[in-house]
Amino acid sequence: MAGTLILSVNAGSSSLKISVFQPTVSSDTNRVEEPVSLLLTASLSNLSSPPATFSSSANAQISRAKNVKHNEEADGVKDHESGFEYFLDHLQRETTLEKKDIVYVCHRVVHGGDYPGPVLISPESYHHIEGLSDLAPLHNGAALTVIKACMKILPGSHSIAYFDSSFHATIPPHISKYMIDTEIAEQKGLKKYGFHGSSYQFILRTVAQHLSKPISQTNLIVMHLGSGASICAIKDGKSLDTSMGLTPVDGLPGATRSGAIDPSLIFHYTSDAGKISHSATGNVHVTEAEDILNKRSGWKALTGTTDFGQIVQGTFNPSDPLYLKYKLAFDIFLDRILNFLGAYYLKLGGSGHLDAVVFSGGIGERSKELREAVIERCACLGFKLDKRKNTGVDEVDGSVVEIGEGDAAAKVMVCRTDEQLEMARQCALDKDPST
Ligand SMILES: Nc1ncnc2c1ncn2[C@@H]1O[C@H](COP(=O)(O)OP(=O)(O)O)[C@@H](O)[C@H]1O
Ligand SMILES: CC(=O)OP(=O)(O)O
Ligand SMILES: [Mg+2]
Repeated sequence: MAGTLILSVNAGSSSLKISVFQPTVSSDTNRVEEPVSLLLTASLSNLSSPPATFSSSANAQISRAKNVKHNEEADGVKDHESGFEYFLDHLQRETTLEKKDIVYVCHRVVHGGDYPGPVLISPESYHHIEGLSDLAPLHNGAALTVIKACMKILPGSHSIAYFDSSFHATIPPHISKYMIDTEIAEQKGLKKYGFHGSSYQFILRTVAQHLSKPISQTNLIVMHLGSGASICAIKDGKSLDTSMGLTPVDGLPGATRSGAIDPSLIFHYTSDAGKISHSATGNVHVTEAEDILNKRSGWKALTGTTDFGQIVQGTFNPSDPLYLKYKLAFDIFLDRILNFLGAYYLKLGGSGHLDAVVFSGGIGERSKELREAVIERCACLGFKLDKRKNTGVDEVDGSVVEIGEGDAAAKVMVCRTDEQLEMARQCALDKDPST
């Protein structure tokens, strides 16, 4: 695959992250180095609360100007599709890379139903993903707009979908099934799918390597905390349980998502719950209930902002006029995280059966305050934070930073997740990704 470029596109609920990689040359059998090397990485943030911002960082060899880093307001970007076009313009203007050299485009698609692994985009797989859009209303539709744009703007490339849900195919039936009518559940595919799978795959591989353990013997509790937040219990290198369910709205609250609620709450919230929502766009036909729980809830509904960084600042500043609201949002998020940490600690067998508790995602990687609050409450399980290490995470390079104290049985870590790299690695390792 030498001489070709791999583009990895991660359409998150609030962001679009895109990286360009070059496959490294190696005889497949004795590969020692990474299968891909990074040329450029870019991110469009705040897509759910414009103005969007664009940042990028490129290798000096491919930059046209001396300036390899960019950080700017992204004029005219209002959604994932326009964000993708903005990125391609940037690529053409600022780098020596050529669109015609992009051979593979890896797309993060959140809901893949029962697809156990990646699929090449074809009319059939495109329609399958489209059919699942209502089950991931903030994600699948957005990813499809980027896939469509790729087919138009990069007609010589192969688009491949990597599903968040695939990683969780190992969850056993007594955990993935709901206690509802079996026939209806089977017919409609009503079960726990789980998401953030490429992120968990990256973290599992990277942490196992850091611990010098085989993946198949690695046991972790991983928190992916971003605009969408979930937790995963990994036993012997496989997903055992995760907090998201049939859709990404279950489990922890998110920027605009309620997280788990009493299912009947929605019927008391609005009597129009079952009607098709007017705010749904494109091919996604969500009901008023789904719209409320996915787009009009979460910490935005409590505080007015989708930025958890702002909430953290306000929580520790009693003179902030919104102090009480920020603190409530912070405390609810902490409480729901503890619900899952406690449960997963038990499910994995407790002390001696767990290698590490890992923080990741935009919030988990950046908020020392949230990490401290979580680990403080886990003292009864033997976890202890090294406050100096926790505060200094940003100054340490690399994917994994240990922040625990002493020789507690399980380590505490931050892992800088990279869903784009995970997809590109798999693409480069695949003998023929175009089939
Ligand atoms: N310093 C910070 N402290 C706490 N949260 C932060 C900080 N910086 C960014 N965030 C949060 O991280 C979120 C983005 O996380 P990310 O995982 O990239 O999101 P996405 O779900 O779109 O993939 C932002 O919405 C913001 O709430
Ligand atoms: C599944 C999910 O919620 O993804 P994200 O956090 O990227 O929005
Ligand atoms: Mg994300």
